[in-house]
Amino acid sequence: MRLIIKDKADDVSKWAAKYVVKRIKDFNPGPDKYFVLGLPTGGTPLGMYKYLIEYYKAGDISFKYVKTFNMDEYVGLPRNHVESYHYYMLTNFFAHVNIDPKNVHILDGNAVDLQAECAHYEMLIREAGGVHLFVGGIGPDGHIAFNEPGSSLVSRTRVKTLTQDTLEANARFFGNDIDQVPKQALTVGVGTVMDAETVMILITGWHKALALHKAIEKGVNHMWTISAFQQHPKTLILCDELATMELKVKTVKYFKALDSVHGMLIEDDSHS
Ligand SMILES: N[C@@H]1[C@@H](O)[C@H](O)[C@@H](COP(=O)(O)O)O[C@@H]1O
Repeated sequence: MRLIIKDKADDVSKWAAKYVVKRIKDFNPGPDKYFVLGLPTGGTPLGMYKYLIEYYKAGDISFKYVKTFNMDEYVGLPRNHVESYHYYMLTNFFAHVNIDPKNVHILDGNAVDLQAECAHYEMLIREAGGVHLFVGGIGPDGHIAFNEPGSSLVSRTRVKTLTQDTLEANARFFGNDIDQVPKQALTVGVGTVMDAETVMILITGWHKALALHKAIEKGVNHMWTISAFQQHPKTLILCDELATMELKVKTVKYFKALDSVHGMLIEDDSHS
């Protein structure tokens, strides 16, 4: 695991976008060779999408041969609802880049048979050859996608009932009215994300500090599902200073000393 500590949330966003660009470019995708990218929603990745759009508009990256798989979607929220993840992805990213809509995959929270929808999603990921890079965020309770505390660490895509913590955290998107937050979601499983070649998790803000501590300084535990990635061969955790508040000083010092090594992961990129 690599812990990459940047000063501010905006630095995290820029680094994440540069890393995505570098991975796609290094892969050199084409009509017979698509780069498969897993994507999150939430407030944290908004800056990354903003930079990716900027780099696309500057002509530095193309999404023509990229397939995407989103992490999750609410159950029962109309697709055009402003808080649906379909709407989020379209307005914050897809509408601004050259991705072919047929290469975009987002779980359908309005499917008649939700379990069949989840099984189909797993099949689509397999058919695409697996995810090269899964970008994720976490909730303050350490959940990845919507894998709430207590989720199986080998779980696959499925229906999940949201915890009170998550309903409260997400009420801000629904006029601070917790009753408006959908109670269930479809989500990729922890195991689904674990299968990705590389996982990059973005964690910013002091309210995520305890989760980061549990993620990397404590044991693997299904009550903090992000901790499963201690057993992933290639996970990058990208955080800001605020999120390090609960870490040991020696953890922070060790990883900050690796800054130049981490810089090599995005080098050859022309942006500054
Ligand atoms: N299902 C999403 C997660 O995928 C996301 O990581 C989390 C954190 O969101 P934010 O970045 O807004 O804190 O929110 C939701 O629970």
